[in-house]
Amino acid sequence: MILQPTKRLWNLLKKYNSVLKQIYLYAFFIGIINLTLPVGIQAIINSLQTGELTSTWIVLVGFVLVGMALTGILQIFQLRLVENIQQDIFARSAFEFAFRFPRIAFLQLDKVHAPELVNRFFDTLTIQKGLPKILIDFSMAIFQIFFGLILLTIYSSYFIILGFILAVIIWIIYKITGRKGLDTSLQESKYKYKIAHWLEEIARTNATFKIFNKNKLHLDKTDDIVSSYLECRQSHFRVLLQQFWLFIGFKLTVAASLLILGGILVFQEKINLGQFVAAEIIIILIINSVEKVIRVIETIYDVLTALEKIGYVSDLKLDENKGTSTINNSTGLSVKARNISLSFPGEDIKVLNNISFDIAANEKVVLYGTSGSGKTILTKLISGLFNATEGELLIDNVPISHYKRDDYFSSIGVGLPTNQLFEGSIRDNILMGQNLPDEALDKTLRFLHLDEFLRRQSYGIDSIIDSGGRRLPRGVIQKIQIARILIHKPRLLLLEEPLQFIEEDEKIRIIDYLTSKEFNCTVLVVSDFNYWKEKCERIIDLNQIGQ
Ligand SMILES: Nc1ncnc2c1ncn2[C@@H]1O[C@H](COP(=O)(O)OP(=O)(O)OP(=O)(O)O)[C@@H](O)[C@H]1O
Repeated sequence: MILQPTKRLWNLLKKYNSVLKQIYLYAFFIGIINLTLPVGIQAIINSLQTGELTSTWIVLVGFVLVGMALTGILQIFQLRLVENIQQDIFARSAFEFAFRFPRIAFLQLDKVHAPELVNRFFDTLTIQKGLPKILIDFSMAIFQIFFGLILLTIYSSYFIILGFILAVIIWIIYKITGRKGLDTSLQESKYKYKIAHWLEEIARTNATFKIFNKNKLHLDKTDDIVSSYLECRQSHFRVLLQQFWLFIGFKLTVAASLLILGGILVFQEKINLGQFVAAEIIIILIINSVEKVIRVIETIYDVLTALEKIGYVSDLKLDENKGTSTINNSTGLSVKARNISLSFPGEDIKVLNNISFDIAANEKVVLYGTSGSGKTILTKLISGLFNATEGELLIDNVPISHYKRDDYFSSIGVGLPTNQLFEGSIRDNILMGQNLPDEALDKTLRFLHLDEFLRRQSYGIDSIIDSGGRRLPRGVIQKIQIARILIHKPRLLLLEEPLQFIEEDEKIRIIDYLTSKEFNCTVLVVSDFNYWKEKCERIIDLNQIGQ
């Protein structure tokens, strides 16, 4: 379900309902207590007009100062409460991203670059920074205007009509420009992310842009995106400017009407000089509050836009984890494909067309096919990353969708051709949080001859590697990924060119083990290395089983 940005803001604020009530209660009292200033000063002027410095005068001065101190204290309370909300929003957002990314349904990310989506996390800070302005400044300003007008009506009922007219003018300004401001802000933000993504692409492939620097493609494309960004920013600024003009007009109307009305009332002797000065102070308070409201509007747009951007990630569907069947973990899993076809969302072409085959439990099979025949897609399909559009995939004679996803994932081992190492210790990269006795880990490390490599590292298995294992030999990267898979004792192993960069004699030793009867696991491997074909029991040729 796609939510409106304002609805998103509402949903966010709802989570902090009780804290918000306190913040508004404080704003309410601040609004009232602030009136001690005009009322106190009115009384001070009246007392001074008697021509003597009496004790009443001292009490009145005290009254005004206590009022000021109280509003200050209440504002500090408000700041504390908003700070709690800000901290909470940051933590929630971080966990929401960390929780969702591994669970987002694979095809939801088919046409987007997942790391780029993470840039949206930084909009959490926009929300964080915007909240004090929206919750404190905005609410206080509104209460101030409200109570100011009420107090003015005590001086004269004409001020009620004035207050009403002003409220209508604000509503009209909001109606005319509100939506437009949000739309232009969203457009501006779209290009903001586009430029960040493009800069990340340049950084990722920096060696390419260093060598092919002559035609300045990186600058030309940056120029295109920045120009679009500036255009959108300009349109957004035009809306803000339009609102600003309207509000300046509004402010002048407020000032003129209130001042003129106040003056007339003094001349008609309906209010005295003290009341007039008090009314003027209230008018200044109201005008300042209107100014604050104007300034908060840009922040409101920023926060709504940020919520919309983050909302895109929270709207992405997660994997369903509803199955009830349990996996038999005592032996390898059998795989049966029955007339499987697959086309990607929004595309007519079938990348897999009517595929059927059987792989028995513990069988070791090579998946063969020409480039583009669908080997990777089929491997991903069997690994449960997404579902076939037609046909049925049975794992141990049970449709794959009947298994709880998490159970299924913990029973398989998948070696994708993409590098799946993350920044962290080698231990974390292998164990992925699993608690395993050191002996079991050592055995796997020795088998893969990773122990020799680790002995040369300053911190052994606790050495930290870069994202993607950037500074590691490619053979070591592959060994770490294989270690990760083997340690988790899979019952179905799906591999794509898993040993490409490992030296031949080691490769042969690993293949001997993975294809042996002793390895209690079904194996499906995509590889051009002939030894796999020699050792596996069967070859499934995708060009022959599909249509
Ligand atoms: N995410 C995707 N969205 C749309 N089409 C895709 C997607 N991934 C792959 N394809 C298409 O599916 C077809 C099969 O791709 P796949 O990567 O499985 O081929 P392959 O047999 O593994 O090729 P190679 O051996 O060259 O890696 C190709 O035509 C490819 O363009």
